[in-house]
Amino acid sequence: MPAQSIDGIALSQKLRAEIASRAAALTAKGKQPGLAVILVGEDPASQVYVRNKVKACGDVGIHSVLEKYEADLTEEALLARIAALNADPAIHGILVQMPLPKHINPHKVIEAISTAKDVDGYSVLSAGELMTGLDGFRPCTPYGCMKLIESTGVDLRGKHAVVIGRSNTVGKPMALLLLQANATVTICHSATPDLGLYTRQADVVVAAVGRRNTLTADMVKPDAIVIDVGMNRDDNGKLCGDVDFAAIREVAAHITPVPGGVGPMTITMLLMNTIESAEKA
Ligand SMILES: Nc1nc2c(c(=O)[nH]1)N[C@@H](CN(C=O)c1ccc(C(=O)N[C@@H](CCC(=O)O)C(=O)O)cc1)CN2
Repeated sequence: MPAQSIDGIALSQKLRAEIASRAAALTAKGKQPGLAVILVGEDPASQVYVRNKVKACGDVGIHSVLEKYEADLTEEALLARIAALNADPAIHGILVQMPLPKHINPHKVIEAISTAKDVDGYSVLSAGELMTGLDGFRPCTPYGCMKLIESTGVDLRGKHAVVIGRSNTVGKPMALLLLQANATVTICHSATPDLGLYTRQADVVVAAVGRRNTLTADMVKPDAIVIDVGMNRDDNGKLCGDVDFAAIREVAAHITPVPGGVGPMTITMLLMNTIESAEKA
């Protein structure tokens, strides 16, 4: 039987309905949640993502402020804007869309955001909170992947999870979240000599590489859960993930599609983090 496709759009709708009722409760108490979204430059994909974030805020009753700047904005000016937003009581979350133009140091920018408003969960302090199991904002993409896995009803305790990719924004936090859920975790990466050796043993595979067909059907254990974080283009320019969806579907128990899997959940978990921030303020 082909795998169940895990529907990120349907799960997002369900979670966004919960978020909307929490936002309404806060607004009724005179504390409407607020998110500042900063975009520097004209990257076409980033423009779509920020537009979708602002629209998603409107849909759930989160007040959003979109600040768009030319690509030649100085680092100093961006840091000054972040300082002002840190001090603004109507703003509970600050998001700087990545990537930034080359002349701006992303680490400096991320560290300038108050930890209490770091709804992207990208700062060193947020990473430390995740590492030590303290309350804090989880990076939106891995947080969304965990919700997608949770939606299958499979308990991760004692399961073997393999994460392919070791980025600070996806691979590493993903491994920590899986560990927190009591999975046995292996991280594979570009220097792993025989990827299939690890993935064939995995009950859960999370592919976050940025290269299509990284995971093929012969590399997947029957009944595994496969989460595809990749966003690539095939030879016809069509959006595709890191995994061979059609073939793996015949082997796995659950698999996320691209588009319609992890992507929409990234935005949903940003809304969730913003609500949590407003509730704590
Ligand atoms: N500050 C941040 N920058 C970036 C993040 C982030 O979480 N915070 N993540 C990515 C981009 N991103 C959100 O910002 C994002 C990417 C993709 C999707 C999405 O819904 N994708 C759709 C397909 C879209 C398409 O057709 O092109 C899907 O997978 O269904 C949402 C958000 C980098 N920057």
